[in-house]
Amino acid sequence: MGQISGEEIAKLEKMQAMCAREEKILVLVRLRPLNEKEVMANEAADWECINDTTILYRNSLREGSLFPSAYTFDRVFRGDCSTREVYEEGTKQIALSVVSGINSSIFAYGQTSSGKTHTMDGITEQTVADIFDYIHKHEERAFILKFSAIEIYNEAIRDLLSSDNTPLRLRDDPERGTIVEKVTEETLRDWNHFNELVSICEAQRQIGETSLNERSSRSHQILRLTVESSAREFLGKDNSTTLSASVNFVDLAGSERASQALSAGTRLKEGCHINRSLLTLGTVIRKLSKGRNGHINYRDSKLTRILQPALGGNARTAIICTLSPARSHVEQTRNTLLFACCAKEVTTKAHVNVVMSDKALVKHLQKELARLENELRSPAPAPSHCDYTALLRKKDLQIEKMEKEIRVLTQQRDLAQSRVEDLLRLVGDDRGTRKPVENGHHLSCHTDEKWEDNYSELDSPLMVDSFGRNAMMTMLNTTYTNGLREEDSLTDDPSSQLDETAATNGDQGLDEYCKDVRCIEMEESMEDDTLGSRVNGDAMTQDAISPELIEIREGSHAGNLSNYGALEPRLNNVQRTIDSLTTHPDEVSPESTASENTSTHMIEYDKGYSGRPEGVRKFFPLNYSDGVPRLSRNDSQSSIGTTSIVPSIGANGDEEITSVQAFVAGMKEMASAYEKQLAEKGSGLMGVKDVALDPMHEPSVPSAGWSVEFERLQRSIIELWQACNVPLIHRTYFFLLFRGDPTDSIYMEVEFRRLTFLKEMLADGGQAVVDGRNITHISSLKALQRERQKLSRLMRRRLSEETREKLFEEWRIGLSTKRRRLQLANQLWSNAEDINHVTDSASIIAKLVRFTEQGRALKGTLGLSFSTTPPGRRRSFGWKNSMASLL
Ligand SMILES: Nc1ncnc2c1ncn2[C@@H]1O[C@H](COP(=O)(O)OP(=O)(O)OP(=O)(O)O)[C@@H](O)[C@H]1O
Repeated sequence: MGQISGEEIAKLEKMQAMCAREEKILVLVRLRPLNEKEVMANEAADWECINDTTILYRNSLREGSLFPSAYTFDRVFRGDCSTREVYEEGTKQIALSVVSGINSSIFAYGQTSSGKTHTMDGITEQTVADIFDYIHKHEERAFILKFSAIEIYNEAIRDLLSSDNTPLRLRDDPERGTIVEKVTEETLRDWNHFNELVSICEAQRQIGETSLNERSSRSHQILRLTVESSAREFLGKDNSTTLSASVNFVDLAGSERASQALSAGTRLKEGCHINRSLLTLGTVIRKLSKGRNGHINYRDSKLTRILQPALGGNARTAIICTLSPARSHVEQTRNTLLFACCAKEVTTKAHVNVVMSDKALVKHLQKELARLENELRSPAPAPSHCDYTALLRKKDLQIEKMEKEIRVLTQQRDLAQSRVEDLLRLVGDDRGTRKPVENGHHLSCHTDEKWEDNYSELDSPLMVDSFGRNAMMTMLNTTYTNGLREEDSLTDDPSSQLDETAATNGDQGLDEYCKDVRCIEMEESMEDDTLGSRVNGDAMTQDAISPELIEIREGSHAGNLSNYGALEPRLNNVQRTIDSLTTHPDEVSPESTASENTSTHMIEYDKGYSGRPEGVRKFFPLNYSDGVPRLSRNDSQSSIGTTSIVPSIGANGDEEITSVQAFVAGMKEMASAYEKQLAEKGSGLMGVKDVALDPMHEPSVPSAGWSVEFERLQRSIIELWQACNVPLIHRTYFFLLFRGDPTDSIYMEVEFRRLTFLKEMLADGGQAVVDGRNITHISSLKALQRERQKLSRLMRRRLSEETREKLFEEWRIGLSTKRRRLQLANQLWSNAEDINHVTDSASIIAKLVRFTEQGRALKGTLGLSFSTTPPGRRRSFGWKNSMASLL
């Protein structure tokens, strides 16, 4: 049992005087040793505490440098450190603040079996022992200790000190904040009494067996000790005051993904709720780590409601993140560290909680009243001449500052205006200076000579980008020259003019223009939440369009945006024009017909469009009439589950190639389902498996870290495609469409999770049901082989002999060998580790299926951008219905 030294008591008493001091949450990391199971499985320990504050991932070479390998915290504890050390060197100071009237909270966060309960049991015991010791040494004060214990299990609160299982309710008290109604509060008599109560809690807590922990705590447990103390000499007197504060000991349930630790049924249901609470906890911590701006969603879970003061309020807080060193848990360990990193940035503002007796309070108020009355009777003296001078100087400075700001803003506005004007002029000029297409190839600004002749449509991201941007410019231009039909405002071959524009201005110039346009779009999208519910108008009139453009031209984005509803069908037409024009007349493919059909189809859906998920901008919305995106029978083939598992090419050749439109619609469908599920979150409808996977990841981070995260995700996805035998066309579309734009983050994550789940399902001879079909590893492999055969047939039809031979040479296929096309098809996407190989494979398949930049353009215009969705709402990807059927 720990003894408190005189010095520590002095420190604690000093803290008593501390008033509302801001401090960061203390973040500790505890690495446990490999457990028996892990040792038996010959697991490597990949994490090491290299000093008192840094933990290092020792295996970073294996994964390249995509992840940070060293993480620094207030304190890290090696596997051989005892809980006593964690307490003494970590949490003690914070936990014992409670005796000085300061609230405190100690959390344990980590995946199942990482040592949360092991740690919290010890910390709780030692804190309470030290509190008893403190009381013993401070006889001049009278103490009352009250103990309560609850668990949150499947989002229901249970009293652990009562045999009654009726869930407890939360109530908002104007003075005390959120309180648990009718919770049992035992007044502690002594140490033995405390031990007795803890044993009752242990016996009552929900324990279950998971694959990783035989005695896994399936609930969040909060033990609360309230310490009240008053100076004995004032007891019962008018001026007596009481210090009152609580310390929370929070043993969270495992933060792992449900599929990793649980199997089915009860455990799975638990997983959903556990993770839902943790999801909110993660979101709250992440938001708080970025400052206190905006709404913090404490109320989204019972856990965060109860712990609100500990998370950025009136409390001192320490979080112990527990880790397993085993290689097999590396992903979860990283997630825990990510949580810890965010938690490091969160500040709380604890103050001493003084409770006055009623009499003392009345006296205090009377005094205050007298002071105020006094002030009123004799107002402060008028400012002297000297004060006026100082005041004037201050105002002058303010005016000067504001004038400066006005100058800067005016400059910015002029710049934006001239850019938009340039942009409009450029597009206008280009209409007159277009060049014909040569040999069906566009003049592109890509640099890879190898592909110059044959693959100009798709191989260079630069090219794809410039098209996308130009498409946007075209739309803008079309809108501006509203007297013309879109077809009139474009030429026979917009791609050549667009590419020329890119070449003339350089990519950077375009970047600048597009940034402006995108910025305008984003702001409008954010400001106009009711966009989706607008009625779609007919062809726009001059009056309807001009004000919008005048706003854009003037750099003003805050105006009336009601014209966007009417813009949608017009943009729809523009897209059709782009689609038809980007396909060379000689190259009219079955897909291009399909593409037109799809476009028409989408216009039909447009009519039924009844709204959009909040903050989502889209030009071609799908039907959300019942909240679930519906696609036609044909389109449903493109739904992600089907597209990725079922071969994309039918027996008759290329007729059944999944069109890029269908693919995009599928992505959209899935993201919409995800949005819907988020919307339902509040009503508790979380019929999903991994509800809170990695709650600390933020898919929407368009920050500097995104490019690194994108590369990591892309790499993982490519590996998963390989592991799950995902059709090559699906891989190709995805690879070419999602190139690292911040708005891609949600799709990258959805794809990653979908595949991770699928991989788990298919492992060890398992099967997955996707859109009603049973998929096994073998069946997907066979389908993949059939797809390769079809691709090899397409090579004969769609590539000239010269091109084929060039490819055989490049892919080292002997020109005299047999079945060369099949050899090449078999090589495509066969090496997930070589990004050049992946890029080349995607280029060839794109050529075969005639994927052109239209796909890229579609991505933007079909509303695949979820970029304006608030980050906090982006979590917890829920499987679409077909995936739920796997559970
Ligand atoms: N630092 C440690 N040193 C030795 N053993 C440990 C350590 N941490 C945990 N263990 C042991 O590992 C096992 C699992 O630990 P514990 O139950 O505390 O994990 P947990 O994180 O609470 O898991 P769950 O979330 O499933 O409840 C226990 O047998 C515990 O004694």
